[in-house]
Amino acid sequence: MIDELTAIGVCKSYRTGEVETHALQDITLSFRQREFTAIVGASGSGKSTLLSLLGTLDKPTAGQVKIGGVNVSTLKGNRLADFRFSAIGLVFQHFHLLPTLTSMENVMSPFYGRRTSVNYKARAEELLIQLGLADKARSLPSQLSGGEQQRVAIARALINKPQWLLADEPTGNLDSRNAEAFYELLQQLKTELGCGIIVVTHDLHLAGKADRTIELRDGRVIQERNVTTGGALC
Ligand SMILES: Nc1ncnc2c1ncn2[C@@H]1O[C@H](COP(=O)(O)OP(=O)(O)OP(=O)(O)O)[C@@H](O)[C@H]1O
Repeated sequence: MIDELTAIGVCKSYRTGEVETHALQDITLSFRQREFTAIVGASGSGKSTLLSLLGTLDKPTAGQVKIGGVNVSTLKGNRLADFRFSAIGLVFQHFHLLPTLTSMENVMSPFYGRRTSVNYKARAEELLIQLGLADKARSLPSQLSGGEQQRVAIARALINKPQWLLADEPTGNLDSRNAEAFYELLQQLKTELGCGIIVVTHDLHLAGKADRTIELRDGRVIQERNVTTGGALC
């Protein structure tokens, strides 16, 4: 069970020519299953950088990201890809659906090229039904609304039943009705699948629905608020 996600003393710096940017500085955080965390902060504060490290898409310059006790920075190549596939679902602001694949194919695509005994076609059908997209299974992304594309992206992220769902600005391209539907979906996923949800957002309404908010400024955690206890923790 990959039930704990932790960042321990995580730093991330980028070097562009002579300029070094310290995007994250000494971040220590722990995330739990069945918890919806929103990461907030001004533009450039390090939110997306943190999410990409937690999602194993990038490696810290210093410190560790551990998932279920595994230091994911030590994983490479196929082992890293397999670990990510088994543990993490990712949703991006622009969804990144493959334009020539139908909704059904996009949802199944993480399994393409993998040997598996999982009946992923049945699971994709189930997810599309669950997300209200049964009648859009054969549509291409260009034939879908923004909210529908987002739900396809979520179904794709959930196809392998990840313990962690990570989303970067998921409501950035949605109208208020679809954004509202998205909040409800997150609550449902948390309760029914028991996954931990971590969302980077500028959307204060979405952040207000989270169990916990973490605010970054200049690459550091400046405030952590747990809604269930109501307290500002640091
Ligand atoms: N690949 C990169 N190369 C160089 N600098 C980068 C790179 N990615 C991010 N940065 C810098 O790191 C800092 C943090 O960026 P990041 O994208 O994490 O911020 P953010 O809080 O997600 O911002 P936004 O809300 O605008 O998306 C910024 O100063 C940014 O310019």
